[in-house]
Amino acid sequence: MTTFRPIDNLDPGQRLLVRIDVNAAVEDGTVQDSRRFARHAETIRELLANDHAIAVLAHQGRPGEDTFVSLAEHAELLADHLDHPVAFVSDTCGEDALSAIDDLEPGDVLCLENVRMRDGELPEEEPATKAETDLVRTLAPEFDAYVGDAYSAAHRSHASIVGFPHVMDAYAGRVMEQEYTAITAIRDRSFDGPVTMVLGGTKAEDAIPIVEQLDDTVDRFCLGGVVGELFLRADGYAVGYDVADSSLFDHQWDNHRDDLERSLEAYRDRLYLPTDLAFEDDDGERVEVAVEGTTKERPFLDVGTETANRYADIVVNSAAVFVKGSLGVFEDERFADGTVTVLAAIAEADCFSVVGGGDTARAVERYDLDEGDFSRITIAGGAYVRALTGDPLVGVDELDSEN
Ligand SMILES: Nc1ncnc2c1ncn2[C@@H]1O[C@H](COP(=O)(O)OP(=O)(O)OP(=O)(O)O)[C@@H](O)[C@H]1O
Ligand SMILES: O=C(O)[C@H](O)COP(=O)(O)O
Repeated sequence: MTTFRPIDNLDPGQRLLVRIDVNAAVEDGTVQDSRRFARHAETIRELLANDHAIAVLAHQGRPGEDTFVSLAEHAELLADHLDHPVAFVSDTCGEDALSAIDDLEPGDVLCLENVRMRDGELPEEEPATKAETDLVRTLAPEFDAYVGDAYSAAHRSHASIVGFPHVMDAYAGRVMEQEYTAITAIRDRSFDGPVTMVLGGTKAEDAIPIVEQLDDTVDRFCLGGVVGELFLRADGYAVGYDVADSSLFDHQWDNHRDDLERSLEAYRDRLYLPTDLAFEDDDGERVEVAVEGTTKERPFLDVGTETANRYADIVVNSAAVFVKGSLGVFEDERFADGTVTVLAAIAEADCFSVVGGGDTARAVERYDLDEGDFSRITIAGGAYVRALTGDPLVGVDELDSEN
């Protein structure tokens, strides 16, 4: 059990470096708002009420990806949620950043540039090594304390997550505390009835360990999204192939084929695969087809109605339901049916429910579902999975005051 030092222990008026996670979807070049901004704004609001001067550190995307962009728009979104100005400097630890940090007064919030644009943040290394990076050596002396609020990035042994708390007075923000407490409670809980996991999204590397390591906890896995298609491919169906400019499937198949086939073989009785899928026809309409009738040339964007209804029946008859990843491309209304049908069934059901994944959690507000109808909407994706499967989170361990 981790013992955090809470932000209540901070004397007022400190200069704080606050690590948050507002890693966001970027659609048509625009950074999308999400629950992550709202939740971290709560931590920052509380810190502002105690007259601290705050520099915010965060990342967006990964080098080489389209979503690897500046945090300028994130600063604006954060300001909207805070209803308080958030200055932005397009530098992380160079002269411009240091000058802006120097100017910080109590009650100011400054957002530094995407920390992954800075050498030393990546790759994953030991905390002591990350503490030796220029990033940490330059910024740490500028602040009285570090506040770790980025639970959803706490599985990454990056400088901004583990390097600073290794050498600074470190506290856990409210999001860190709440997410840790909720997810630990989920993992340790037992249920009086069947437990179901709705497992979709794009990442086989997340899904496979869940199926294998939660086999004592989860009775039924309802698979969809890219993950569901890869399991269908492992089962011999003509789906789960890259088509046109897609690059979601083949490299994952090459890297995880053995694991997918092994999981399917070992857990077939608890794995529920789509029986129908939806695609976009030449007129831009949604069309559904049974998985037996598919061809490799077709990109699928959602599970079909038969599958969605079958999964909805399963969740309604569950004592607990965990969701990780969406069943389709819910960002496009034509392909949101699978995800929304199942989320709506969970919302109505009398069960303990957790919806996770930074992207997937956005479907709840986007389709006007009521957050209060779920036990917990977590803003974590990979960290949620790792915590559920019992893996330690390095960023949490570094904040443990007993370490
Ligand atoms: N068939 C599909 N083809 C392409 N993309 C899909 C498909 N099904 C689902 N997706 C995409 O999967 C995304 C959600 O899955 P992702 O793996 O990012 O999981 P997450 O758990 O929400 O987030 P994260 O782990 O990044 O916090 C959605 O944005 C959706 O568009
Ligand atoms: O969005 C997330 O899940 C976290 O910010 C981690 O992002 P990463 O997978 O790019 O490290």
